[in-house]
Amino acid sequence: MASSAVLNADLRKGLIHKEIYGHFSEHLGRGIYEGIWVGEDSPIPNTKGIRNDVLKALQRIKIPVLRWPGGCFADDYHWEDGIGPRETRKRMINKLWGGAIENNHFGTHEFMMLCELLGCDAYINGNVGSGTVREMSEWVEYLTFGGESPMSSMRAANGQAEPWTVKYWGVGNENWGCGGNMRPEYYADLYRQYQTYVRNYGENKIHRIACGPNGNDYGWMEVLMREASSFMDSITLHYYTILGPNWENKGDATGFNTDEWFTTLEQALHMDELITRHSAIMDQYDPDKRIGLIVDEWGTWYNSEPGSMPGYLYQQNSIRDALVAGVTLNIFHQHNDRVRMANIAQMVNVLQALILTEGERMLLTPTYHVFDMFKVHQDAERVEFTFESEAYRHNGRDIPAVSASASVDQEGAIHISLCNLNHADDSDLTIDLRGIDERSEGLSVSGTILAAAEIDAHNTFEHPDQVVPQPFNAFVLEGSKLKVQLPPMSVTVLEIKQQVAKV
Ligand SMILES: O=[N+]([O-])c1ccc(O[C@@H]2O[C@@H](CO)[C@H](O)[C@H]2O)cc1
Repeated sequence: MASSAVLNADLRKGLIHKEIYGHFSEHLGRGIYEGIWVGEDSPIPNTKGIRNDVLKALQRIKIPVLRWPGGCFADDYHWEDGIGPRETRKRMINKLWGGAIENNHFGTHEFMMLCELLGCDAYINGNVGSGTVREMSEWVEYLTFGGESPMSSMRAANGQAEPWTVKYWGVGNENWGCGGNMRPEYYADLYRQYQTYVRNYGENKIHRIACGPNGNDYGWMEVLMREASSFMDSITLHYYTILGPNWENKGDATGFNTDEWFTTLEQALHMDELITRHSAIMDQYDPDKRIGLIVDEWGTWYNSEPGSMPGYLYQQNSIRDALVAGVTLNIFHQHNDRVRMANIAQMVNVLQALILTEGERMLLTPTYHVFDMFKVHQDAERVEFTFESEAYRHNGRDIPAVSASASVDQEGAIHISLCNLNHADDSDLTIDLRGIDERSEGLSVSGTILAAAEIDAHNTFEHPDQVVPQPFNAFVLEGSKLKVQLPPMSVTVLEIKQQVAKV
């Protein structure tokens, strides 16, 4: 069976916030240390301590925003431990993640420098679970106050006279779990209190973010919206794609079977229901959709790689992860009226990473390539794309075979992102192109595809180019009908350019 779709290029559905392409990097395993920060004295080429290969790869995908320092680590972090001369900073144990030595060499100044080098906005997650109101208030002052004060003087003494711009501030992380095991009523009150002291200084206007629910905890969302919605700009949602209810055995990142392939994608598609239902609760308290939903932790979570430290959450990344990324980003696009930001967990060496490193070597994962291919959607306008996908049937269960979304960028180029989830079969799709600029003389279509022959195809340090994007040309344009043949297990982005006649 084939699928047919209609693209209405003149039916605009609002901005796809570029922040949906956001990232998250925690003091966890080799995410920051080794993965990003190697220090100025490292033999690995670096810019002021940040490794150049990783920096260059991240610059290419135009990261809009980066969340730091956690995660669970955020509610264990005391920012003053990470400022001042590095050699005098506290050495401690990262009790949350594998008992690693935390020397605090990557702190506030290093994070803000990383954001500057990446050209992205900073999203700092403050400590509610084990921190104080004063501590959070002083961190904001240290970062953003331009006048004379104890905090701004300390910042200047540490080498930064000018205040930084900090756009996003999280008031605690997972406070229903690692961030204090709180009840929603209690956290809602703490949120109201802490956010009062997250002040705007000068031109710096902070987007205040409340800790939202875990997965399908609709009760948490209800209470937070009821008790605190007028004090927040956004609220978070965390949802990881795992193989089943069992966190003890989450399946492996490679070497899995077709059942695991199917179940993983089925679980990834669940994001759509979560956003729909949480957004419906938000609508009751915020019908104008002033408050954003920020999915600031999402991605696959498998068993750690054999031989790696279990608490470091290091996992390989295959074409299956590329499909999870493509499907999830398409879902975020479809909900662009509510989803204001999303941050994949995590950027380097942790969970569904875009980049893996080993000593001086680096590789780009299939997930990285999806972010590279999809970056054309950043700050583009979503356009209506309606279709009914054929079913992908496996062991008596059904999911849609194809996931899709479309947008038009500021130059008028249309981009359609298409995922074929089926591990075995092609999917034929006919797209009826409507609403294209009437002055167009013709259309030019081009495409890029990420595909593989094996369900767990992945890149290794020895073979880093096993799964890389290729030009795609399995399509024909017949009048206004674009016929596309999507290979199994593939992520494709089509670009349609309209050649407007010169007057
Ligand atoms: O259900 N679990 O076992 C579980 C365990 C930890 C957990 O923490 C979240 O995931 C961690 C890794 O990204 C972040 O630090 C934290 O916010 C989220 C879920």
